[in-house]
Amino acid sequence: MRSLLRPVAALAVGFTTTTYAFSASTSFCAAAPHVPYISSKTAAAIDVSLMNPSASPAYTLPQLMELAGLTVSTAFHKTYPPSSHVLVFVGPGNNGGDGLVAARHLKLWGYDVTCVVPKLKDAFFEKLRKQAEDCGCEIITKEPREGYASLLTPSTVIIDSVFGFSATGPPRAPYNDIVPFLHSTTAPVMAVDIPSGWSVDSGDVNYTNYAPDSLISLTAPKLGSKGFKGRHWLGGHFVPKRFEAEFGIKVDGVYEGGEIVRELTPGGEGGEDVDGYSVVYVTAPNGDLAQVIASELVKSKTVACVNIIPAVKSVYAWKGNVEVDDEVLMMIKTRKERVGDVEKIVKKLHEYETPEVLVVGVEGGSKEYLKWLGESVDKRK
Ligand SMILES: NC(=O)C1=CN([C@@H]2O[C@H](COP(=O)(O)OP(=O)(O)OC[C@H]3O[C@@H](n4cnc5c(N)ncnc54)[C@H](O)[C@@H]3O)[C@@H](O)[C@H]2O)[C@@H](O)CC1
Ligand SMILES: [K+]
Repeated sequence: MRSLLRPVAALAVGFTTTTYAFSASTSFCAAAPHVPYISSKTAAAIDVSLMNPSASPAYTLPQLMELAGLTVSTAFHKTYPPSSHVLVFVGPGNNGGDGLVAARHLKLWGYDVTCVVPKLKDAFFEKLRKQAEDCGCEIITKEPREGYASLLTPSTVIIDSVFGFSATGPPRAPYNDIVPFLHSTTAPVMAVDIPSGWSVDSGDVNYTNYAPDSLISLTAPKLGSKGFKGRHWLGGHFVPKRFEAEFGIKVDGVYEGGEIVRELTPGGEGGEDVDGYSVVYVTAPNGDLAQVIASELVKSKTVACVNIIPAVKSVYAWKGNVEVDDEVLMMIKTRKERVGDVEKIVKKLHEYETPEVLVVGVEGGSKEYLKWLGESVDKRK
């Protein structure tokens, strides 16, 4: 049988992960850059530099907030369907301003939007509120008699734009009602820059157990979000590349193909990233042999699962002829780091001299499935 001599096909479609790997959801073409986390002090210094009137880019506050708010709404749109009701909690600083801008964009994209705006800093913020209202966002200025929970519908997703990188200490009124509500609600939350109530530098040190469903980090992820387990987006395409050298952040190569956000850790608990998983295709001459190989792979915890697809017909070129074989196809799911071990076991048990081993990267998957996949495969020793 000529397939005995079929050359090994070992093509890795994904790319090597770096210290901090991105989701491959946008592209498999470029190597994933490492994205460092920054302190609240660095975040504040970046803010000052972005708006320094005597040095480029010399953004004005309204310009920067528009960019940040559009970034927030883009991350939201990539995470939640337009059928969602969006409930935005607006804080007293620029984090709140980002929320108001995002509310306007989301309304324009067809979301049903309610903003809770207990306080406004100045005329500029008042203008942001009015723009959101004029677009059709509902504005609420104080807690309803029945509590904030009465604003929730089955489709509500909350945007937490209460506190950003400048907040310190326990929340003061009127946010001392809002922040505990955020910490206790079961509705999904997207946090802007940092979950409100977390330390910007150290995370959930107050044991609030507040775990938003998703996070959009602006310019660079903050140190406190290192342990964040939900979907984590980064947005800061508007930051000049020279800031990489000045502040140790990463901008170049992060935003590809017209995108203004990039997903960081799409995995579930443990921060597993999808770049860490592969699917391996192996053909076999019959189901019995495929089952022997599959059982060994699963039993040794080298892989999580093998689907054996019966009765595939393989048509391939061989020495100038078109060959046709009846085979079965194994679809093997494992950690990327175990692909070499998969190949060893396949070669040990296979009848073919050079069996097909074709590796493709995993582009995405449900949080729960990826978690199970990670738990079912031993890490490489
Ligand atoms: N890094 C950057 O360059 C950018 C930052 N942006 C946003 O700006 C945010 C930072 O904005 P701000 O510096 O205005 O800071 P915050 O949005 O964190 O808000 C600070 C405000 O909260 C009040 N506050 C602080 N602690 C409080 C407490 N415990 N209880 C009640 N009130 C409290 C302060 O008096 C101040 O009015 C970021 O998190 C991000 O969302 C973006 O708009 C644009 C880019
Ligand atoms: K926040």
